[in-house]
Amino acid sequence: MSSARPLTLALSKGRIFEETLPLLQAAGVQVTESPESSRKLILPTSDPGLRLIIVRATDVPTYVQYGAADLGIAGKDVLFEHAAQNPGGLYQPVDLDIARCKLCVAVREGFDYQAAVAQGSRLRVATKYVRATREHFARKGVYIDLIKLYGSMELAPLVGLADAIVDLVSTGGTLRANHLVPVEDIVDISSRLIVNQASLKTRADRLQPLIDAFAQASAA
Ligand SMILES: Nc1ncnc2c1ncn2[C@@H]1O[C@H](COP(=O)(O)OP(=O)(O)OP(=O)(O)O)[C@@H](O)[C@H]1O
Ligand SMILES: O=P(O)(O)OC[C@H]1O[C@H](OP(=O)(O)OP(=O)(O)O)[C@H](O)[C@@H]1O
Repeated sequence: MSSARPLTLALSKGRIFEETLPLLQAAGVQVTESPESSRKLILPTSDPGLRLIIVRATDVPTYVQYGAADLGIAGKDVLFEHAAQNPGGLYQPVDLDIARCKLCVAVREGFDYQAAVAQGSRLRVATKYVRATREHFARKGVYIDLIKLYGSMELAPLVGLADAIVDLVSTGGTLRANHLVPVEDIVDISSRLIVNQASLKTRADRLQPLIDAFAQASAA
């Protein structure tokens, strides 16, 4: 690849894009177009040596792992699930402390989760976080039937698909709106900068200052 190619940063639109803008700004980089209004998937920045690509949150590690992006920003939830299929592929130099939330177990109001666990009942758990869920319940010694979903997990206990869900919780508003309650915290989540290993070796002169700028901006 030509060294004239701009560095490529993979982001998902929505909260990660919005929360990354101030970090880029602190690093002296302006982004003038929004992926929501422009619908563009490749966005220029004020730095001709840096462009953004807009991909699904769960696809960010894949773009970085294969070198289609030199770096990216992804939640620990996404990185943990990605690593289950692709161990050891990504360098994670900076916890940016953005998009903070928790991975939690939640159940319908009135469902006695502690009693179900104490009785040794086999639980049906719906989630898109397969690895984190399996590891959590294995640690607790609780047998589960895991039902893989791709979104709207909150619905599953309401319509009898599952006894419990494992999902991200921030304000708790989504759980409350659906008459669910959190019963266990699994892990704190925030987003990390991830870097392609080969890019780090071959493009360190361009990449390292950007990594340092992200580290500085997130620590400020
Ligand atoms: N309510 C929330 N508050 C704070 N951070 C969150 C919240 N929900 C998710 N996140 C974090 O932001 C990341 C991106 O979430 P986002 O909702 O943009 O994508 P997604 O819908 O989970 O992913 P995909 O589009 O691939 O299905 C998540 O991986 C998680 O780390
Ligand atoms: O505790 P809260 O503040 O209500 O946040 C929790 C919600 O946030 C996330 O969904 P998001 O808003 O990203 O929607 P989506 O993942 O379904 O697109 C997550 O999947 C929860 O549904």
